Amino acid sequence: MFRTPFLDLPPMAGAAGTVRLPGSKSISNRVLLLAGLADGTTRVHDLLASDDTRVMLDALRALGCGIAHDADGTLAVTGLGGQLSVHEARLFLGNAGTAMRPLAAALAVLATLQGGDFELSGVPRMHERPIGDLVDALRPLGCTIEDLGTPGYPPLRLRGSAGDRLALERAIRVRGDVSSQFLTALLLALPLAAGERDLVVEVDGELISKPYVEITVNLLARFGIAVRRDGWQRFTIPQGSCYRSPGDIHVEGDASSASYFVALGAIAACGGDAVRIEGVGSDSIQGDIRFVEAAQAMGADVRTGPGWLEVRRGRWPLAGITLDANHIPDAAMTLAAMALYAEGPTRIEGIASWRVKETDRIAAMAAELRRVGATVVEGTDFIEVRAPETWQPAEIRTYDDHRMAMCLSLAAFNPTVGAKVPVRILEPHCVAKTFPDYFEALFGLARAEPAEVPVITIDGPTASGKGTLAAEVAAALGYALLDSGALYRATGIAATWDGVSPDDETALAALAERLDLRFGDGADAGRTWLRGRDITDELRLETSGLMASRVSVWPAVRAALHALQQSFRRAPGLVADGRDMGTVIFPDAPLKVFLTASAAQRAERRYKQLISKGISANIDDLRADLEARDMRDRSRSVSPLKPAEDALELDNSALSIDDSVAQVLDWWRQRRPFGRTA
Ligand SMILES: Nc1ncnc2c1ncn2[C@@H]1O[C@H](COP(=O)(O)OP(=O)(O)OP(=O)(O)O)[C@@H](O)[C@H]1O
Ligand SMILES: Nc1ccn([C@@H]2O[C@H](COP(=O)(O)O)[C@@H](O)[C@H]2O)c(=O)n1
Repeated sequence: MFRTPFLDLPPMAGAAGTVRLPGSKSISNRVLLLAGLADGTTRVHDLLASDDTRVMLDALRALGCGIAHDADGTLAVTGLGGQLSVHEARLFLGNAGTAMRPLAAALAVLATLQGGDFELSGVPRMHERPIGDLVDALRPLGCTIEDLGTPGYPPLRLRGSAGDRLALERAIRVRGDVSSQFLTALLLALPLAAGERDLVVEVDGELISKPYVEITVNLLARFGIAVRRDGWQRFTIPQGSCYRSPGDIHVEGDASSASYFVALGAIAACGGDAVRIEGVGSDSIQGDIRFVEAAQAMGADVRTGPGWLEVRRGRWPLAGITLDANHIPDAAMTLAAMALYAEGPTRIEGIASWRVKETDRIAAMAAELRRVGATVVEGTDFIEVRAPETWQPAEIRTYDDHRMAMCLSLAAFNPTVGAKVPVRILEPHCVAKTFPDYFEALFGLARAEPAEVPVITIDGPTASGKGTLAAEVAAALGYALLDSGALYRATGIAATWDGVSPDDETALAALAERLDLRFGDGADAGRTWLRGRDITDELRLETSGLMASRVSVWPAVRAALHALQQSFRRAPGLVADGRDMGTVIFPDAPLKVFLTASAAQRAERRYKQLISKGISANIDDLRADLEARDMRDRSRSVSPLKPAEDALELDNSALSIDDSVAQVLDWWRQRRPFGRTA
């Protein structure tokens, strides 16, 4: 996941390949609650790992449920069997409506029947998201629910004494026209109280987001509760209902998350390419799968089967549509982003619920689409979007709303309509709510012209701090890192292993050509393997540096490593350090830094670096070695060490690492078209 304060998406022209979706948030949190209330252990496969499921898991753990992660990634939840074992808890539920609403209902019922005292709270935005309709349905049953803040909104306190009774003789009434989650919460919780009679829930007003209620009814059936449904106004939980664990349960991929990749295929998979989406398909129980119909109406060419979708560009440009999106409120946001590529206006109606989601999504979407140049009209329950006439490089606010970030990322595909502007997504980590690796997945499919992918080059003499600076700058921007010296060092190590002379240019070039080198990522970040052998420590030895300096003088070796170095240029961007990054490998880099420091400083830094690793060293020898290495690097015939003509020189002899990083990031900011926010 990108944890940077902002993420710059380069203009991207195409997309192709396969994405495996994370589990559905709606299914994951319903399954977790049902497993937590059921008797026995439920093994949950393909559960979504995200902020919203994390808070639900934390809550279940605090309530005494057993939670165990199996080695194969499966989660085993041992439920309470409908009996509270913990009677007091304070539960923090972040911004997860799918945790707050059903837990409020379940704990209100349990506290009343079995005694308890529970406080439910969340982030400030959660405290602005209504829950009054659910509270109003529960209070007449005898549940004691205190508003701890603004009446009708979390935080809430739920209390009861063991033996209190619930008034269940009459139908339980709940409003259905603000959020379907209130009905879902009641349906999930009320089987706890259905021992002696059928329980009837009646919906006041027109129920919105019906497909989400369908998921609820479907999953209740998997846990042994056969809810009878009369239309969408009346639901009956049969007498004697009790949650029975299905043993194993699989969470299908998130259909709302699929919408970004359906849109991506429709916008950018052309010329025989396709975007294949795995984890959700024609057999989905999620309502948002019907987003596919809306995307098709706009022009997407979609094929589907059980557990998969395949999307290509069909009609182009896309066609604007008018749609009542009440049935797909979350995925409908993606239509607003598709509208950037449509002929004529796209009007999405029936979306009043957007106003009470993670943020006011109508206002947020209108504001951010306007930033890229779209014309937007908004009303209380609709939004109308027209594609930009002129695209603007935009800095997109995300309002701590994962869907804002994912939808607006699609604006970076503007080269498909002849523009070429980057898009900056602020606070990109908000995608952690449902799709922590969304941007990695997007970059895995997206294609950008190499020239559009920004590169920052950092060249300079030995031990000037290039590697340190490059790594910090890359981390701050979320860019990839190329330590080009490592390629020459690895070539030198391979030569030593194979007994190849550092003077045998042809044999060295052949080694460099088929260098079997792997750089670790994730938990293995910072480790390097050559021919499957871990050379992380060997790579940093001074002997490896000297060997690299000898093999790197050969033109054939440099030529053999040229394409490999260029292949590191991938979205969202690259920071490359070495000797000829700015002069030879990335001559079009938009920012080139030439980093220097006095020889005395460099020798002292290298000395301290080696000593801190427990390697003994002599400072005078080190200085002599690095000066010899610099001399060889500066005087070789090909790609000598020298500043590019357009490089900015930075002498960091008297600067701290942080100062150097700040200077480079400041230069970078000045070259970006976004202003100075980040
Ligand atoms: N501005 C700085 N101030 C103080 N120490 C620094 C500074 N920059 C880097 N260093 C330290 O100097 C040492 C050498 O830095 P680094 O390994 O990044 O240099 P390099 O130029 O990449 O070397 P090489 O050319 O051998 O790969 C490290 O221990 C690093 O922490
Ligand atoms: N672009 C580059 C990078 C490195 N070299 C040579 O490799 C030696 C080791 O490099 P480090 O940055 O890892 O110290 C270096 O002394 C150069 O001779 C190169 O030629 N071009």
